[in-house]
Amino acid sequence: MIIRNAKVIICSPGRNFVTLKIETDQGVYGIGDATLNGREKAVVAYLEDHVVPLLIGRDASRIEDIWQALYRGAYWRRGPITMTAIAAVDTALWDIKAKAAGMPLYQLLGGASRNGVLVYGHANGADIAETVDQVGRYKDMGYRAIRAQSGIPGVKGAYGVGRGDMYYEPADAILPTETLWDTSSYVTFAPKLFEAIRNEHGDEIELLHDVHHRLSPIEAGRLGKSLEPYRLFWMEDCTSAENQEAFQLVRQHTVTPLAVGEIFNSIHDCRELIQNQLIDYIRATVVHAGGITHMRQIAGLAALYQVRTGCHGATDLSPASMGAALHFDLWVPNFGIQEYMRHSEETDAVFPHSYNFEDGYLHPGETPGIGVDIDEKLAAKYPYQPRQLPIARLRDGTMWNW
Ligand SMILES: O=C(O)C(=O)C[C@H](O)[C@H](O)CO
Ligand SMILES: [Mg+2]
Repeated sequence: MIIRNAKVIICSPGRNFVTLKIETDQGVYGIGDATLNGREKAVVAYLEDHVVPLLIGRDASRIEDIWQALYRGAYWRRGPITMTAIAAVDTALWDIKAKAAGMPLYQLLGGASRNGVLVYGHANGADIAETVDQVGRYKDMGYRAIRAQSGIPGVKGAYGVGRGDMYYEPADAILPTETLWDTSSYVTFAPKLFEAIRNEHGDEIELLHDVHHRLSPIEAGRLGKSLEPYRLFWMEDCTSAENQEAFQLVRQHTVTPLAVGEIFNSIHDCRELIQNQLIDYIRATVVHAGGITHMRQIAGLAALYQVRTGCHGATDLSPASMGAALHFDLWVPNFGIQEYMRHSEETDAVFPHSYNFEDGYLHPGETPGIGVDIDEKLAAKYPYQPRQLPIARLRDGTMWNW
């Protein structure tokens, strides 16, 4: 099966998505997500100028060889742009292989290890009362695991609090929106939020929380300790992870489980975290970490150290990403949980898909391939909108981690 054409489709049905479509001489095609929120056009250029010309004429069935050629052949290894581009090719090729075999992708990977994929949704509110209500709403929808984020008194634009009903879209302006960050206000507020949620909703529901890289290691240790009574499923990105050793300090001070990795793009970003058992969940995902091929390596390493997967799944990852992740999740032996932020109706219409939510679990469906398609005519009606992620500053104006 020879690759005859590969094209990059950019659309914005409510938000921007970049999709790679690879077509073969036998009429079978595959798609892969290539969206890198706020930096979309860099991946588009990488794909169109440097990757697509290398694909034409290659045997689409040689997924591993093509992965190695794109990784080693560039000489310049790793990084979000390169690895997102490789991921899009890899996902599209797995889609093709599974379609050609007449199987849903999870069957090709080794078959289902579970009946469904446990997912967590996002409950967020302007204050504690509203966030407690939103957790109730997600429970009513059938979710068994819920991430809770709340506005903090006196802190404008706290992370994770949306304006919409079901989802938040942080990339909201052509130039970055400025938000404020105040660590002292946050670390005293967060335990009160989780105390209120447990008081209202009891012990059974799984609760998650995202710190979004904002604390120092010792502050993160203290926060983890103060959240212990509320038994979080995980505390995510409690400190920035460029220095993997930093997590030793967090680990020494808390037994709150730790999740890291949505911005990782390679096994080398998490090797020490995993080998030293400094985290409990690895959040790398198909679209930003080199596709199914590389995610299998990451998960294999993690399995040796009892680290489980918890793939990123915000709305800036397209349904093509979600579909591929769900096949991976259904198969991967050391699965933990999958993030699931619902897409808008416009996005769902552009990307028809077979995955479905029931009783707190997602299933990728039985459609051959990744089970997600793109309606190109409809996509063309939603042109690209330049958008950037916000930035955060401390009260004195110092630039901080958003
Ligand atoms: O979903 C999460 O946990 C996030 O932290 C979402 C990120 O802010 C988002 O994907 C950035 O593009
Ligand atoms: Mg996160």
